[in-house]
Amino acid sequence: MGLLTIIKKQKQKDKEVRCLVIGLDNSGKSTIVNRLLPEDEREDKITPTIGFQIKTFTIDNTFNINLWDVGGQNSLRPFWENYFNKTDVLIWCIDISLPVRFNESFSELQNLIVKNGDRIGYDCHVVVILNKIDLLDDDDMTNSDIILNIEEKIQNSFNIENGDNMLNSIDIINKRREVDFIRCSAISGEGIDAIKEAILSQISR
Ligand SMILES: Nc1nc2c(ncn2[C@@H]2O[C@H](COP(=O)(O)OP(=O)(O)OP(=O)(O)O)[C@@H](O)[C@H]2O)c(=O)[nH]1
Ligand SMILES: [Mg+2]
Repeated sequence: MGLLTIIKKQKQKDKEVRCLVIGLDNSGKSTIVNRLLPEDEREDKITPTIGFQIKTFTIDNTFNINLWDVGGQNSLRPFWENYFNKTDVLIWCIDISLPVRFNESFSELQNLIVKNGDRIGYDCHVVVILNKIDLLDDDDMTNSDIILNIEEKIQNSFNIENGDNMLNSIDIINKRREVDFIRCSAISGEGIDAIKEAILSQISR
């Protein structure tokens, strides 16, 4: 049994999953986290996150999901690094209704991939949330093109094999390429169950 398998098995036994929720400011991270909590634990008002907050919810009465929600304002981004340790799932949040900020989001994500290339997608699974889907018009083909473009662009950035981060197992390289995309509205609740499933599937991989 490989080391990774042993670590995964231990996590299943511990029933603890650590998720790091990051992405640009105002993309809706805290609103998503709030929506993932049981109704009686939700806050009525979400304000911009200064620093970070940790929230926990349970799936299937079995798994404790710890969500590390870190503020996305420019001045806070250098600190994202500090929260990576022991992260099982990286949840990257994008405001899909705001194309003017897509490039900023890509470049921040690229920075993370470069700095943590030997971890992200390796022992840390990636879920990309395309949030605020409620603000897009369903019938508009341009919107579905925008979404497909984003998904393709992000997926491609994970497929690039950087010489420094080259891994020698085909199995591991394949794992690097698995990125889940979830279209979500933290306001309407669409996609929230899909986020829970994606988190859960991480520990059974
Ligand atoms: N329409 C719509 N608005 C949303 C959605 N998710 C969040 N918002 C709004 O977007 C704004 C920012 O949400 P936050 O959850 O504070 O964003 P954040 O990413 O945590 O921001 P920082 O903590 O500053 O990094 C708030 O006004 C939310 O109500 C969504 O799915 N749809
Ligand atoms: Mg926040």
